[in-house]
Amino acid sequence: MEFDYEKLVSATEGFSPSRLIGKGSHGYVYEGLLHEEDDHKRQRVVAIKTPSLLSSRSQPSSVITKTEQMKKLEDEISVMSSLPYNPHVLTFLGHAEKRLMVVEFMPNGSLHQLLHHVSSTPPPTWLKRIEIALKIARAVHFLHEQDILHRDIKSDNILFDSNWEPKLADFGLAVDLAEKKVPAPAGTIGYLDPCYTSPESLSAKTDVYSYGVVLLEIVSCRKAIDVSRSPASIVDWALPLIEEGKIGEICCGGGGGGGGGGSGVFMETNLRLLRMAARCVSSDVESRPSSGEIAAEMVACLTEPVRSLPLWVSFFRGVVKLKRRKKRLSERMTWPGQTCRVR
Ligand SMILES: Nc1ncnc2c1ncn2[C@@H]1O[C@H](COP(=O)(O)OP(=O)(O)OP(=O)(O)O)[C@@H](O)[C@H]1O
Repeated sequence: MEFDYEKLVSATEGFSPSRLIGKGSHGYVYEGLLHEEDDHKRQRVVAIKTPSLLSSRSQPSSVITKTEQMKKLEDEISVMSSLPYNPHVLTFLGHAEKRLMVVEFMPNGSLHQLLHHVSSTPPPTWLKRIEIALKIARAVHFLHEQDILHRDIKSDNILFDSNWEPKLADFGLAVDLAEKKVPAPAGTIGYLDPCYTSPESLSAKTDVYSYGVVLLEIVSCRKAIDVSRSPASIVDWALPLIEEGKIGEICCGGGGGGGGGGSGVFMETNLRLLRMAARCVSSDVESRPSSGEIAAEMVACLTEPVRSLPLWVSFFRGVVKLKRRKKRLSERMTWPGQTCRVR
């Protein structure tokens, strides 16, 4: 959808600092209030991305930087607008003259903030973490099916919507393989595949590496790079521990999730998650799994804790399910003025 440029400017109160959400390497993101097309009384909160040079508080930039910033946003708009809707990918809403990009507003911050205690929210439970890992794996698989490589998968770029649904965001470095352009290697240190050393070495497995780092982050709550520890890299730290089977030393507790990471019903699951992460970050690029394989394994990981529950818990779940079925059936068999009891 094409938006009127001036409308977007006024939606951010002229790029007011009070509307600024955050600054990226090639632009600023603002919270905007837009009137609905069909009902002007209703307003919708959106996120509006601008090259930093367009905003009132921008630093003076060189001509090359300005051009580069505009080009990056244009490329991001081009990739995002070509994507069909996917529930695990940030929704693109439109643009104004390819200079402003409008996307859905994500009010609950990033996975990075959630895992590394930047926000006041407690760390997610184990089930929630596996769910996040599955949804992001599905997002990556979806992109790869569309011949799009993200190139900047990291916990900072996984944002939560108002229902705490995680979505993959920031397509500033994304590449459309159909365009047959091979850009210079780029990404974020700590997540960047060490085998991605030349434009030609870019492949879907480059994203798989970054996803593996995020998976390690999800399981351990450790940052991708933590200079206060040795080794600083999460990959260098975790790989030997996974090889030695010391999963308890990697997993960090999942508040309210039913047991710590290295023990209880989640032990088997976490071992699977870590083995998958180790395959993703393997230095043997060919042996890394595809994004489809990762998504399938995450589904298996999500059902694993339920399968390994003790017998009495399964019996109890069965009784609860039966009661729910009975209730649904009795509701279906009840019409106004007529009651039918199901025993
Ligand atoms: N749709 C959104 N809703 C809410 N906040 C957002 C949205 N998109 C981005 N942000 C926030 O705005 C800030 C800047 O985001 P942006 O994607 O431009 O850059 P980045 O990911 O921080 O950095 P870089 O582009 O250098 O990787 C980040 O803090 C991000 O969490």
